Amino acid sequence: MWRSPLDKPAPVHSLEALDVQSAMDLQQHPMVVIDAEYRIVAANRAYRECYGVSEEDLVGRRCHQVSHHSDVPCHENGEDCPHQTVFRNGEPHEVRHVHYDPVGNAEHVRIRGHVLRDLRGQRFLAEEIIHLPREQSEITCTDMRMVGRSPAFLRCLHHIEMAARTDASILLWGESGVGKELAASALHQFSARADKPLITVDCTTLPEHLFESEFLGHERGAYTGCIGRKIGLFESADGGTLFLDEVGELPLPVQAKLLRVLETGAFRRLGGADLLHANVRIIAASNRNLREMVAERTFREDLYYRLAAINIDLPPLRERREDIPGIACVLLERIGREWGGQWQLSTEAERRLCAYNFPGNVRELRNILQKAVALADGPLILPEHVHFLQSSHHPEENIAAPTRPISFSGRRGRPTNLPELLSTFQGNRRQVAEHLGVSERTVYRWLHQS
Ligand SMILES: Nc1ncnc2c1ncn2[C@@H]1O[C@H](COP(=O)(O)OP(=O)(O)OP(=O)(O)O)[C@@H](O)[C@H]1O
Repeated sequence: MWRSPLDKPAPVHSLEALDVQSAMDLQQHPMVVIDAEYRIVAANRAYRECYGVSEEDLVGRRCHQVSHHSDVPCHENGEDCPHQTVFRNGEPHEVRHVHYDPVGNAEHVRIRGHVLRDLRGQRFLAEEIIHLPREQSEITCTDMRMVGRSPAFLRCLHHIEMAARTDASILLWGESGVGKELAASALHQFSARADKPLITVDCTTLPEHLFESEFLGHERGAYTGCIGRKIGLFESADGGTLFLDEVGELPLPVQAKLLRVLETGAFRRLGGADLLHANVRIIAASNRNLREMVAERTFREDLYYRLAAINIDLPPLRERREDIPGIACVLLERIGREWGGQWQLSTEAERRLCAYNFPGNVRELRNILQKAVALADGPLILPEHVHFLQSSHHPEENIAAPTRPISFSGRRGRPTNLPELLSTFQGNRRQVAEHLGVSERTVYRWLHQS
């Protein structure tokens, strides 16, 4: 295009001349810039409003004092903090934290931390803070909430959220009763497959002779006495998620068969000629250390790597004691709905619970609360209503149990007096499980290990 020599190009403005503060204020999420000493250098309007700090009072304040109401940096409280990552290796980092508003209300937030440099090249941490709506603040599965605010639990929730966004297979590891099944439902619900089925396979009840018919299904007349066609568990999960619970219990021959199906997604129903396909996302769970089992050759290495594209560890309750009151409260609400009533813990009863070690984790807490509710005369649960059933793996942290302690020193946590207990409960595994605060499956597994 022809230009007159008199036409001057428009001047190019440099970014330096821009008012950074007004650019930050355009952001609807709270944003804050922090130096290496945790001092706030700048923050946008949303941040100031959210945490109740005036413009004059902001610069130089410590970030942890403003958002955590804590005098020490979050990582000293055991939290995973972007400050550490950004200043150590300059990598962006995303975490989930609990922040407090000016009056002390807790809210779950997602923080994205990035490196920012000034003109001299000095490094700062720029944080974008996204407040999670209530329904995301505690992962909710139907009416089951995964409750907790401890750093260990928040880390675990963050991993669950991140992993749910992918289609990779996930291995959940954690002690019995720690919430693996709940985590599997959460993973499914947060995934793109949420509107498709979540099928649970209890691997303790999948012996070799049932694998084909149960897992892959069968055609009519596939074997003597077989009446109709049956869709197997794998096919039922097509488009959705297959949860392999207690996967470490699968016998080796079944592991080989399972691997073959998982590798290709292709299978034939028992007695069927057609090769079928199912598109299934796998979540597996185990309370046994599968790596050790691989080393001992009791678990196939190739299957392990097929299952464990992402590993998520669920922390035991004794490593997140600060979660006990919150979980107890939710469990009491649940018991109240089921039994028709309202109960709450007295301060002393809560203190007693918080000092206990919970070898049976959240399931044991639920059983203890059910018994306490049954014993309580009114809506208040007192310390004498709180009865512990197990002696712990860490007796030094345990409060003396009023009932006769059970030794869990046996193989893989198996109580040494299991045969005695079975005879007391006339072989009823469910009652033994309830008594011990473990799942019925766990008792089943112990019996098959003997
Ligand atoms: N964070 C939590 N908040 C509230 N309830 C929880 C939490 N974690 C677990 N629960 C409850 O504790 C009980 C046991 O959880 P779950 O069955 O998921 O444990 P698990 O690890 O799969 O146990 P197992 O290995 O014995 O099968 C369930 O009633 C579950 O709803």
